[in-house]
Amino acid sequence: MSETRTAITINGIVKEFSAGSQMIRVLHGIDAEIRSGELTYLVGESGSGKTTMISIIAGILYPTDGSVSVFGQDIYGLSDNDLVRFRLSNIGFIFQQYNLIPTLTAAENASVPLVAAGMKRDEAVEHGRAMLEKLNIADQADKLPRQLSGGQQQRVAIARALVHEPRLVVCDEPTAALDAKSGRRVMDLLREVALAPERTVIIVTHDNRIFDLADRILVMEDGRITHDGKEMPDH
Ligand SMILES: Nc1ncnc2c1ncn2[C@@H]1O[C@H](COP(=O)(O)OP(=O)(O)OP(=O)(O)O)[C@@H](O)[C@H]1O
Repeated sequence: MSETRTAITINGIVKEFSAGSQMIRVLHGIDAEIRSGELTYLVGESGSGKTTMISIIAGILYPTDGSVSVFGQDIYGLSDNDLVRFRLSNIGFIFQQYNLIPTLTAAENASVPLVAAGMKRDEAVEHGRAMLEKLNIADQADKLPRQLSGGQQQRVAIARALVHEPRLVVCDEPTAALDAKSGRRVMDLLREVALAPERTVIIVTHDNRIFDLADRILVMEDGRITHDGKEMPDH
């Protein structure tokens, strides 16, 4: 086990959404610390608040109350522009939907974060290609998303999330569309990234085929964390 240290501190996070004239409270004052160098899972039933929680951790959804510190930076204390810059250089996302750009090839899609950060296009695409190779789909590099299967598109999305070597990688159901073998391969790669001492990986998943790979499992129920341990709770 590599060295771990606190990477993210979550304090009193409350999230409410408006539904007509009512406010619905989806997160009820969550406190947690997430460490780098280990793979943290966030699991729980549909509607328990997992996607809302990781969106707040990743700086893409403002909380109603509370604070999130990522690598010592109070992210919701930043101006909008600074928060975008912080996300671009520190955070990689893997969403349930792949959100690939339909007119770009797989290698070009994988290189988007590097181009956004100012790297020359050709160089960025070469890095994108190398990441696709690690995910075993180098042979698909010049295809458009619509020419790829769902599982292949997911691997392109994963390559895009990892290509700029972000310190925080946030994944929402990364293996849902993959067969068992591809799912393992993706998880092995994420685990390799997570176990670098300075990296942090948080995965939202229902996939019990991969529970054994977690270093830490946080269980959410109705907008609260109800379990925090190495294993899933006994039923
Ligand atoms: N933009 C929104 N407006 C209103 N309610 C929302 C919004 N986003 C989420 N919710 C509600 O918040 C609750 C938690 O949703 P969330 O997507 O975080 O759950 P989840 O645990 O990720 O579920 P799943 O596993 O199905 O993705 C749900 O009741 C959902 O309907």
